Amino acid sequence: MNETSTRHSLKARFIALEGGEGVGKSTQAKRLVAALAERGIEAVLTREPGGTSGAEMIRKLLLEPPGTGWGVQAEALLFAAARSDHVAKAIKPALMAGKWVVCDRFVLSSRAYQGLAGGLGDEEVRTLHRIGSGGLAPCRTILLEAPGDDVAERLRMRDGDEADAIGGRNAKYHADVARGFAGLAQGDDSIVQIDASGSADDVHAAVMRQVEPLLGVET
Ligand SMILES: Nc1ncnc2c1ncn2[C@@H]1O[C@H](COP(=O)(O)OP(=O)(O)OP(=O)(O)O)[C@@H](O)[C@H]1O
Ligand SMILES: Cc1cn([C@H]2C[C@H](O)[C@@H](COP(=O)(O)O)O2)c(=O)[nH]c1=O
Repeated sequence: MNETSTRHSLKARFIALEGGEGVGKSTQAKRLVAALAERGIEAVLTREPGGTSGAEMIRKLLLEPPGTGWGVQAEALLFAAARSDHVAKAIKPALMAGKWVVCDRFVLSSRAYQGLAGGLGDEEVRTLHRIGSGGLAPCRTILLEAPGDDVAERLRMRDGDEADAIGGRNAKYHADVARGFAGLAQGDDSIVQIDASGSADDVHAAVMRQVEPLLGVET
């Protein structure tokens, strides 16, 4: 099964919110689900790593790793394992039931963090995704982008000095992640880039401009 053939053809839609740390993904994912509910569309809000009890356990292993932490291969395998469980037990069943799924991060995060910034390689990450999750692809990936300084201030307000094992990596790693996301968006028309430096209301309006064409349209 290739990635195109695994794009579901029912009215249900699978939308991923992506981007670097603190760019506003969770805020916008919640607002999107609420906006869909106002239009009478039931959407499941979920996140990665996580979304099932097993994947949430793997999330803890990844973000609070034991000892000296994981190498990039083990890290990528753990993300792929969490995603495999999440896709099989939560995302696919919801889509099959005709619900929309709004996911806070999906495979584009693995491609940017482990594949590009981590140096594992994009093809390797895509292969893990094919093995783990049949290459399931969102029908739209919304990539939120904002300057590092704006985001650092938001994160300081939200988390103070606290950061998890991946969020706490150095500035170069996170700059590579941001460059990685931007590069992956080029030439992939399922990914839309949105400037997330404005107010949450402005960003939500930009998200809805991308989602509205999907309402009621069958592919
Ligand atoms: N457009 C915005 N302008 C200013 N602050 C914002 C905006 N969007 C979100 N925030 C605030 O910035 C912080 C980070 O937002 P949020 O948690 O939605 O980001 P995230 O991308 O999901 O973060 P993470 O990568 O850590 O999961 C929160 O305190 C949130 O209230
Ligand atoms: C799905 C996914 C996530 N990550 C990283 C990105 C963040 O540092 C954490 C998740 O924390 P958040 O507060 O929920 O954003 O995990 C990654 O490196 N690779 C992935 O595939």
